[in-house]
Amino acid sequence: MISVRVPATAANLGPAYDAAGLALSLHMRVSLDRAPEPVIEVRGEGAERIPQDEHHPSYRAAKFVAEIAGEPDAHFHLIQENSIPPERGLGGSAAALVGGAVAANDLLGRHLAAPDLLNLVCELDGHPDNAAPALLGGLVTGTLTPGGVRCVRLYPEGLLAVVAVPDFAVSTTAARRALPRSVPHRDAVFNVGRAGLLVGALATGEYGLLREAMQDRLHQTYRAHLIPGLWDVIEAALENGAYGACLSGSGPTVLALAPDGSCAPAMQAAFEAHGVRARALELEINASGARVEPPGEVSTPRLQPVP
Ligand SMILES: Nc1ncnc2c1ncn2[C@@H]1O[C@H](COP(=O)(O)OP(=O)(O)O)[C@@H](O)[C@H]1O
Ligand SMILES: N[C@@H](CCOP(=O)(O)O)C(=O)O
Repeated sequence: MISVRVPATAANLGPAYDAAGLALSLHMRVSLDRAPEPVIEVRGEGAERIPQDEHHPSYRAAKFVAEIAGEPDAHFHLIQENSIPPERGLGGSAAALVGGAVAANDLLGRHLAAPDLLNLVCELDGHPDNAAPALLGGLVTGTLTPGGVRCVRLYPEGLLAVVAVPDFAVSTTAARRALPRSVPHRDAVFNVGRAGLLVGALATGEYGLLREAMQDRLHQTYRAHLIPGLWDVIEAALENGAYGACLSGSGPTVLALAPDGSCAPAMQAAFEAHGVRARALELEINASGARVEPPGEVSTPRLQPVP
C-alpha cells in the first residue's frame, strides 16, 4: 500500500483569487493499493461529509491516473485518514485529489512526470490555487495556461497562519455561484495592485505591507452573506497583531497571517459574537507538499485546536 501525506491549503490570500495559495501544517493521509473491486474507507475529521464510494475525490483522481497509465479497469482499496475539515475553505477537496493522484502514480509505475501530475490535479480541481501548493508545498502563485500550469513557489519565513474554522460548511461550488459575472474595472485594478503587492511582500519578508496587500474586491464582498461575522473576525485579527487577514479560499474559515498566535482568541470571540462556534488553529507553513511516506513512518494526522 502507498501512503501519501497531503497538506491543507489556504487559497486566494485576499486578492489573488484563483491565483495563489499557501500550504499549511494540517494534513490528510491517502493510502492506496490495488484491489479486485473498489473499497473506500474514510476516517477522521468530517468523515460523514466525505463520499465513501467511487465519487471520493482521491478515488476519482486515482482512476484518471490509471487511465493515463493504460489501466482503465484498475480498482483500488483506498483509506483516507483526514484532519482537514471538509467544505471549510482549507482545500480539503484539492488535497484529496492530490493524494489520490500521487498515490496512484506511485502504485502504477510513475507514468506521470512531476509537471504532468501538477497539470492533472489543477485541471481536476478547476483552479490551481489549492492543488498546486498542496502538491508542491509553500506559497504557490500561478495560473492555468493553454500550455499547462505556470507557477512559482516561495517559502515565506517567520510567518504563522492562524485560522478560525467555523462549525458550519460552505461548499466551494455554492460560494463560486455567489460571484457576479462581471466586476467594475476599478475593482479589478484594485485587486491587481494588491495581488502584486502580496506576492512581493511574501517574497521579500516585508510583512508590514500585508494589511493592505490582503484586501480584496473580487470575491469576499459577494460571499460575506454566507459567513456571519466575516468582517468582524478580520478586524479582530488585525487589532490583535495579525499582519493581514482574509477569507481562506471560499470560506467559511478566516485566515490571519501573523508573527504569532495572539490573534486566535479574538478571532474566535468575534465569530462567537455572531453566534458562530469556531475552532482556532495555529498552523505553520508546510514546505514539503504531498509526500509519499516511507513504510513505517506513519503518524496519525491530528487537528489540534489552540487551547
Ligand atoms: N477533506 C476532504 N477529504 C475528502 N473529500 C473532501 C474533503 N473536503 C471536501 N471533500 C469533497 O469535495 C467536495 C467539495 O468540497 P469543497 O466545497 O471544495 O470543500 P473544500 O473547501 O474543503 O475543498 C465535498 O462535497 C466533499 O465531497
Ligand atoms: N479560488 C477558489 C478557492 C477555493 O478554495 P476552497 O478551499 O474553498 O476549496 C475560490 O475562491 O473559489
